[in-house]
Amino acid sequence: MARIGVISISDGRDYVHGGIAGFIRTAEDKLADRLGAAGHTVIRGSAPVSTNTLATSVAREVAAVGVDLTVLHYAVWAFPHFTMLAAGSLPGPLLLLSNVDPVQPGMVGMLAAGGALDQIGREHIRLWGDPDSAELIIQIGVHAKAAAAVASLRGATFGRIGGRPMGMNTAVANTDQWQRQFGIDVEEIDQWEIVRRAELADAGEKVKAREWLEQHANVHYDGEKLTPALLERQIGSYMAMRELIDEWNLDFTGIKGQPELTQYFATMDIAEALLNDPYDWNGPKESHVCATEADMDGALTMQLFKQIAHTPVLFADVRHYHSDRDIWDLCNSGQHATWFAARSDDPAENLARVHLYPEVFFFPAGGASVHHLAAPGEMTLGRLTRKDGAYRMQLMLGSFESYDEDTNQALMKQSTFEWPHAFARLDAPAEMFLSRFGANHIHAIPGDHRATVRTACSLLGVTLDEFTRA
Ligand SMILES: C[C@H](O)[C@@H](O)[C@@H](O)C(=O)CO
Repeated sequence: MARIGVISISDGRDYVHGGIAGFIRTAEDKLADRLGAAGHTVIRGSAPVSTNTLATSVAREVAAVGVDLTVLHYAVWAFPHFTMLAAGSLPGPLLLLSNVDPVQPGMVGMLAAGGALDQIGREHIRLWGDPDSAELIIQIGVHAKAAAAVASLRGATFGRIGGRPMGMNTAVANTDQWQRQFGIDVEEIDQWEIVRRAELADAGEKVKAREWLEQHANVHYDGEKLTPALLERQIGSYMAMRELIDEWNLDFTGIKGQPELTQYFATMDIAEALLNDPYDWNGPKESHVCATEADMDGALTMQLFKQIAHTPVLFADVRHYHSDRDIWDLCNSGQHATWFAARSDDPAENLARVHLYPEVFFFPAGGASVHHLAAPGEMTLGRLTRKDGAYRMQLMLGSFESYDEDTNQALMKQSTFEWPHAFARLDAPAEMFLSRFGANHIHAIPGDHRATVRTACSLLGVTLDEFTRA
């Protein structure tokens, strides 16, 4: 949940303010209470703003505590220049909220303040209604969560391990554009660091991890492309990534993988799956977004989605369209977090559905591919893509499906069985999707988060390109 500042704006005539201060206080108490009950941390202004000096000082106090979103609250007619002064000391996003109450002209106060902000080009959003309305509190929460997600990107570092894979232009973004639009720095690290560190990684930990995988997942050794030694090399790659993340303070990462590592070392499938998972053999941990093929826009989408949903994020190729069923096979070498198999907090429950198969012919270096089928449920799917240099969020609702065992197996066998799969029904006709979607990779989080994603995009200056059958 988010940190929300609440500052009530009042009338500048002292005799009027004196007469309505109690009314403002009661309305603000109710708002703060309902936001707190919804799980947000509420930082209230130390006083209602009834003078120009209070406008600045109260706003500075709230900003100094650190909030994701500030609600400027209009329960009464409020002098608009107080809003302008307060806004000048509030660097973050603003939400203007008025009551709709015939007794006191709060709505008029909001319209006058909003108009003044419009005149100077200060972005803000406006909501109105009674804090007893659950819908209103949800809407404020959507804006606050989006603001928190956007704020978390600013100042973050993306670790790019290796460069453009296999000529994939959609995996490469402009670092100046990232810095300007999202406030993200890109640290370039050579893949050699994975090789070097994987070999040096603690041998005892590698054995412990291998035995954990052997105990909880289904490991299909073949003595050639998948051996205990190769699995340990993949585990060592995960340990190398963890070291790099710690040493370089990386918030999210991408690994090129193909072709160098997949031909001459091992695939990064285990590393990428475990990084994205909320656990490893040592217990629970934070899920770390790591995109295969060093896909920068993929990783950026995933990082934004993670900060909105607070779950692992799916990364997948849009691999096949089963036109007879109108479902898509979202499938990618090893990348899917094993969490998606059952979406359980208990790793054993997810891993019981995971099969580690010897890598397929694309990847001569071998290692395990991380096969499973994503559990069913409603999903938000999308990706930040660029059209003529400008970012757009291609966004849609969908659901993952699964069928009886024979059908699942038969469908997965039509593409690359050994890789992880998700059968997705998209709220988009196939013709629309194939003619418009701007990449080979797509990303997904459980639930319908489109409202928050839309708001985050508006804060980021990213246009929306929504797909729907409606
Ligand atoms: C077959 C290739 O090696 C795969 O990596 C390819 O299917 C992709 O994942 C492209 O995103």
